[in-house]
Amino acid sequence: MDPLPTHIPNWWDKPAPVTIPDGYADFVEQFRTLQDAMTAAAPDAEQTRTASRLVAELIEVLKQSETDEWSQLSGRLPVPGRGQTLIPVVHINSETEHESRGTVRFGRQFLGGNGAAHGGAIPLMFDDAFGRFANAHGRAIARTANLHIDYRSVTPIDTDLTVTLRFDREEGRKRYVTGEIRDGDRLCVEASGLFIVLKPGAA
Ligand SMILES: CCCCCCCC(=O)SCCNC(=O)CCNC(=O)[C@H](O)C(C)(C)COP(=O)(O)OP(=O)(O)OC[C@H]1O[C@@H](n2cnc3c(N)ncnc32)[C@H](O)[C@@H]1OP(=O)(O)O
Repeated sequence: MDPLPTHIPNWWDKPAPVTIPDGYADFVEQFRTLQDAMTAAAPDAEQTRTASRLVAELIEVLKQSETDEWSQLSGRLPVPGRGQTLIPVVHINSETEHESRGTVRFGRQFLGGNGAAHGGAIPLMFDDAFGRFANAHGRAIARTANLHIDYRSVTPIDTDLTVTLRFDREEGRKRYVTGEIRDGDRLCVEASGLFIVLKPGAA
């Protein structure tokens, strides 16, 4: 079981919703599985019609509870992945103020080609993981100013990979973070990011 993050930052200090309906976290997992299944499928005409009808029904059900940003559940749950179904989920195994270690598995939906994760999915993962970490441990809210990615070797999908994030240093309002993804000992990605603490009143 993953430890829950110590602090879920919310821009503008709005509180995260605390009431999570029974089964919602399972639904989020199902939704991710749906995206993987969609990517992996080559349905015939009848299967396409059936799937399309079921998705249309699903959209209708979800639209019944459409709400504003501050009341939605997606992206705001205190669980790995925050209930955000677009972003690869980083499971944290250990974390201090200075270093965070965990794992990530890029599902089939993140396929770029020939078994490798899409080059855009990797910065998406780092922006979210760095963003959470740079704002954790009671630190004031900061936004991503820049993000640099070096693709050192192919990042495979459907493989448990290790992720390390480091809080390198803080200079005034500037926070510097670095990170990497490894497949076993093999270095796949190196990343660095600059986060800037927001000026008072800035959004
Ligand atoms: C719960 C998990 C949530 C995960 C969320 C993930 C995080 C995100 O994705 S945030 C969304 C993406 N980021 C954004 O939309 C940010 C858009 N940009 C901005 O809002 C602003 O440009 C912002 C806040 C980054 C900086 O603006 P501002 O506060 O006015 O900074 P400013 O006063 O000009 O500069 C401060 C310092 O940073 C430096 N700086 C600013 N931007 C950059 C940059 N892109 N690159 C390098 N240095 C920069 C400046 O040179 C200055 O340095 P110094 O103090 O040495 O002179």
